Amino acid sequence: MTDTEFDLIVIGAGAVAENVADRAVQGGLTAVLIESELVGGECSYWACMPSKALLRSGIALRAAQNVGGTKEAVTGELDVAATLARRDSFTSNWDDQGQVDWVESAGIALVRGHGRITGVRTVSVEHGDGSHTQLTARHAVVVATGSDPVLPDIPGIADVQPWTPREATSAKIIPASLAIVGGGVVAVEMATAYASFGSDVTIIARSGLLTTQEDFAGELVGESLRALGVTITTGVSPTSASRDDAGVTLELSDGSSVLAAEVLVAAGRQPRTTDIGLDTVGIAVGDWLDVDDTLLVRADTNHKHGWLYATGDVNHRALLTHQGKYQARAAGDVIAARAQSKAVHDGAWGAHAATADHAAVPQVTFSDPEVASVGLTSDAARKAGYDIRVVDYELGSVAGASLQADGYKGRARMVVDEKRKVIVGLTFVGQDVSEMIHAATIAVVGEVPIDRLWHAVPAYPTMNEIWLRLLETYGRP
Ligand SMILES: Cc1cc2nc3c(=O)[nH]c(=O)nc-3n(C[C@H](O)[C@H](O)[C@H](O)COP(=O)(O)OP(=O)(O)OC[C@H]3O[C@@H](n4cnc5c(N)ncnc54)[C@H](O)[C@@H]3O)c2cc1C
Ligand SMILES: NC(=O)c1ccc[n+]([C@@H]2O[C@H](COP(=O)([O-])OP(=O)(O)OC[C@H]3O[C@@H](n4cnc5c(N)ncnc54)[C@H](O)[C@@H]3O)[C@@H](O)[C@H]2O)c1
Repeated sequence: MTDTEFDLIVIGAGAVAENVADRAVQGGLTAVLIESELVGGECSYWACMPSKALLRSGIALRAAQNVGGTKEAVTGELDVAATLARRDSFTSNWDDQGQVDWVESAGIALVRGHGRITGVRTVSVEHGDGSHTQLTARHAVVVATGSDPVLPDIPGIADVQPWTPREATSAKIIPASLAIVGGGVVAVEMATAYASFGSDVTIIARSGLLTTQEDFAGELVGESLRALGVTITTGVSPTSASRDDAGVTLELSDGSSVLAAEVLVAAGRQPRTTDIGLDTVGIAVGDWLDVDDTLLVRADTNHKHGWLYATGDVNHRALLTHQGKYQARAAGDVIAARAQSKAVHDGAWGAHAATADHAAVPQVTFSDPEVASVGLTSDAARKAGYDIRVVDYELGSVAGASLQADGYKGRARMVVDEKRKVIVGLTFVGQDVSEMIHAATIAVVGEVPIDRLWHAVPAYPTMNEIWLRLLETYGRP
């Protein structure tokens, strides 16, 4: 690479960074990505894709076992080696050449190494051999460095070399037993996958499972994890960790202990902002980067013309690939618009504003049953001051669901803002609900009035008839 001056410099080349650069280039700018590990980032190699590949085979097998006529034909066990091989194909065996080729084809430059801001619109890249490349941005720098796992303050935990989500998603050998610290999305998904592989799994969740979702999500997922053989301990925390030949022992706050071959820590994330030179521009090191709706870093108040943006996990708005990529589209476009003095549409729901981050984030937990939600839970809506009505319905009572699986078990909750008569939140729990959430996202983003939703007729007999049942339960206004 000979150029050292670009319109846009993006630090990081994860899924989110790639999208920012792509939009800016499509908008007529030049852009460079800086990457210290694999182009494609966490999602491609150690998060979304490998974790979903690990889960899919077991979920498909159990789905087949839940249909009369098919279950008689499916009599074998899960092929763990084939499942791991399929996972490896999704990560291209942790080789990023395919993504590098895409970056090149999109007209984006790539510099490998560790990027650090050195001043306003300047970035230094440290290469593996200790040499440096100095880059200058004519218009903007985007921090898209993602997040790292948190290691909780448990005496001895670092010494036992616990698994992080990276080891859990890239493992080549399935441990006979696995203790999981945490009760969030990673804990639940990895417990589902490893229990399917025959590992003896124990979850240690101090405050329960999936506590940021509606209560019934954690309850239904917990029930089915127990049926898969998972032990779930709630209300207790590990007080110490040690390893010997037998494996890792976690002492728990209730005086009991858990012995497992490996321990996975799934206790949330922290921002990758400790070593990216933020101090050189007067911004606190090690914090999440708070941004406005055009993804401009708010702490960068020293400079009249904003140049520093943050997208994806590092801004802590929603730690999800699709939401980070949504921010990336807004950021790439607004950077191009500002650079070319074109109109900026940064009002609510404008093309350059990531408004959905506040009110309409969809998320799927790929457990078995799945949890798919969008917008606010009933608790969050009440806390936000909405006057709400909550409508629940058993998904298993819908004809389409009873055809999907014998004895289908699931639930839906619709949260209606009574003032505006629009849905502000929807949660589905059940087999295959992940493919149903987008209709709810459209209803929430579009603020579709309840009386108009009556005219959106779900096909019979599909699981989407849950919409009709929820509306009937709510009553026609
Ligand atoms: C186990 C697991 C499963 C998940 N599953 C899902 C899922 O199913 N769906 C979903 O939507 N989300 C999922 N997530 C969340 C998702 O992985 C993240 O939200 C997403 O990866 C964030 O993307 P990002 O581009 O912001 O960061 P990252 O993907 O972390 O990319 C940041 C990139 O920046 C690079 N970098 C960092 N610092 C520097 C530096 N100083 N110089 C150069 N390069 C640097 C890193 O090497 C990395 O490649 C999952 C997370 C985990 C842990
Ligand atoms: N399917 C998906 O979309 C998907 C899948 C996996 C991860 N993710 C994303 O990745 C992020 C990280 O996932 P995660 O599961 O690590 O975090 P999380 O925030 O979902 O859950 C963290 C869990 O760890 C527990 N915990 C925190 N500190 C602890 C401590 N000191 N001791 C014991 N327990 C502790 C919390 O109570 C909570 O149960 C999530 O925010 C999620 O958005 C998404």
